[in-house]
Amino acid sequence: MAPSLEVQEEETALPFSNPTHTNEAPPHKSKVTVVGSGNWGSVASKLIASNALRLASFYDEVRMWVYEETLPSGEKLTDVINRTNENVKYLPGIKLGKNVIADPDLESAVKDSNMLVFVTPHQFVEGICKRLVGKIRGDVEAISLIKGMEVKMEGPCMISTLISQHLGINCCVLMGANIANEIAVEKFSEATVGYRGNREIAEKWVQLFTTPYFMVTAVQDVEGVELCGTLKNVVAIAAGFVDGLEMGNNTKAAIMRIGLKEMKAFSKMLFPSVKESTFFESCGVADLITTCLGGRNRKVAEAFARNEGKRSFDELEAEMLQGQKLQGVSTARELYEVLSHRGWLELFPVFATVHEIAIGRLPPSAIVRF
Ligand SMILES: NC(=O)c1ccc[n+]([C@@H]2O[C@H](COP(=O)([O-])OP(=O)(O)OC[C@H]3O[C@@H](n4cnc5c(N)ncnc54)[C@H](O)[C@@H]3O)[C@@H](O)[C@H]2O)c1
Ligand SMILES: O=P(O)(O)OC[C@H](O)CO
Repeated sequence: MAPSLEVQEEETALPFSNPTHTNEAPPHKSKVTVVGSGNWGSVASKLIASNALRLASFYDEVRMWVYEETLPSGEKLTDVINRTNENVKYLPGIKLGKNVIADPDLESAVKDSNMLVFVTPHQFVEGICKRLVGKIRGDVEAISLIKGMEVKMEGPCMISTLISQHLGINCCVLMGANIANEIAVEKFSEATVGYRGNREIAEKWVQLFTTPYFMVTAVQDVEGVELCGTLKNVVAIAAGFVDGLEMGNNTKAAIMRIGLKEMKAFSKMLFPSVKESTFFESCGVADLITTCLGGRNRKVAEAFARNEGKRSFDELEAEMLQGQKLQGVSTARELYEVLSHRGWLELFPVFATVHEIAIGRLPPSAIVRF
């Protein structure tokens, strides 16, 4: 029998039309606020700020909400960002664009905006949403760049759903092979917007983010895109263990392959609507590769394995990332909760083992005990 190719549910996503070629006056301008100002939040603000200046359909000014902190110099981070145009703590050495205005007051930062970009570590989103209830415009559209999920009594809840439910707004997602420090220095990369039905909204998000060095496409599969971004962080922890134990490239490739299969199986078991083709977009296999080669989750997991689990992830995170946050360890815990609750633990050996190693129940070498 001749070999057959797997049938795809839809064609590969295509970029929308190039926004630089539109000269028509827009019906009204959109105002953007970035909720978050960490490593990726700052780079996202830079991307958006360059397009807000260039495109007539957006106000020039981009607000960036900053979780305020005092620097060792005694100055407030927000004041330093507004004076130097640099996030000296989370993205030193990079100018954000003069039209980025840092604001430590969440309510004032979102007040006039109708496009909200959520980009904080996932553990803080629910608290932020609670503070935003009744404080945003009625016509707001949102997008989440956050890779993670929450586990509720009812089951797992994706971050875009959490935002939609708390604030009663539509929420797209943007995920991809996007190590922030590389995009900050304008090295080429791709990203995927996941949207739910309204293609016009997706097009607007694609316009807002696309630059010559950041190519964004859109697919109608919010859950697939978001689960790819969320689950790859757990596989990256496994890849870090392999690196820390110096197991070599073949072992790491095996962990990535099995991890990708678990990502796909889990996504489809949770949301049967998730599309096969999504795993071949930037948010899927490309993000898995870049994270397992150069991400923070991989790096800290490598150190954890080198120390034979004697130093905790919390301790290593604080020492190695200086305020930046890992998502993979808490996602592994959340995932483990879902897997145990549903009786799926044995179906997902990489996911389950990552959590058991992270909490010290198993040694790092258990990552290859199948
Ligand atoms: N950094 C990357 O390369 C990258 C790339 C793509 C996606 N992401 C995702 O983007 C999301 C945000 O990551 P990041 O890199 O911008 O952040 P980060 O890891 O740099 O996290 C630090 C941020 O958290 C803030 N913070 C600390 N305590 C807080 C609190 N109690 N409440 C609210 N905020 C608090 C800090 O002020 C800082 O802005 C994550 O889900 C991450 O997975 C990151
Ligand atoms: O540095 P990590 O491990 O949080 O990964 C960063 C991005 O998600 C890569 O796309």
